[in-house]
Amino acid sequence: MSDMTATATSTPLLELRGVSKSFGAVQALTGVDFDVHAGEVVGLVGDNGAGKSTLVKVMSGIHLPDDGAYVFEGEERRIGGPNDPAALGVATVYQDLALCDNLDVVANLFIGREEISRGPARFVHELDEPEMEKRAAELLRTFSINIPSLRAEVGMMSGGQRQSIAIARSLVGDAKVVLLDEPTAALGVAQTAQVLALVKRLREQGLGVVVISHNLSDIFEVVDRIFVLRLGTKAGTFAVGDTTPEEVVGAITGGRGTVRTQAAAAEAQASGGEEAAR
Ligand SMILES: Nc1ncnc2c1ncn2[C@@H]1O[C@H](COP(=O)(O)OP(=O)(O)OP(=O)(O)O)[C@@H](O)[C@H]1O
Repeated sequence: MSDMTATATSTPLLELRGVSKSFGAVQALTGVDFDVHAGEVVGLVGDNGAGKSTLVKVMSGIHLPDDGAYVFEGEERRIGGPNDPAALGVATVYQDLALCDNLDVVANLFIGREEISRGPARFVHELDEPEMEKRAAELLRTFSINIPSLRAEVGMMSGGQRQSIAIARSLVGDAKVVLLDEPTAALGVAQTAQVLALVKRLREQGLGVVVISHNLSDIFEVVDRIFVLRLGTKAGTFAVGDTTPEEVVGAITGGRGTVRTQAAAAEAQASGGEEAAR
């Protein structure tokens, strides 16, 4: 791990301290400490119901924790809803993408934050299409996102291109931290590679990235550090260079052997040892 020293010594971009959250009788998170640094990709893994989505929703301000602190760039912040993390530069890309299929790439990138230019009459405001198109092109160039045409409808595009556009949209507002919920779910091999390459470019640009994934091979390919949640508590954090899929699966299951990840299954198949993945 090349940047673990920097990670260990620098102030995290985003830090949660002692976060707890319950839904009625369900204790989804209990005293969770989490952090992500600039230029770092953290993989958030855990069994179904472990609390991953809840933790990400605390980071994005959708869920307000019952207890704990939200610290951004070393300062504790008051979070009252999703606008507060967004204003700090914490952007979320959800699994369902929420793109508008009948709109083109530029329109999708700027939805809800259209550039306005003053028209000739004092009170006439127009969408500044040339400016949006220019910024869209710059953004896609910066992150090497290949889209056939900025004016093509996104409904016509591949899953990988759509996911890339959804990620690019989160970057329009000067994001510092990007939260990705299962960015490669439902993608084929080539499209997954395209999205993982984009995640690496986010890191190169100095963003902090949090990726939820059930796919350990994707996680091992792209992240610097793996954060394991089990039953709403932190079960461990592992530098990818210093751990193995077996160790991570062990942390996910707590040795109970109930999780069978794709990576572990593939590895077990390759070695002929079915039990290794259990
Ligand atoms: N809005 C909610 N209302 C009630 N219970 C909830 C709510 N959101 C999550 N939970 C519960 O909190 C626990 C953690 O759920 P969460 O969705 O965070 O897990 P997860 O690790 O993301 O799971 P998965 O991998 O299945 O998506 C679960 O027991 C879940 O049923």
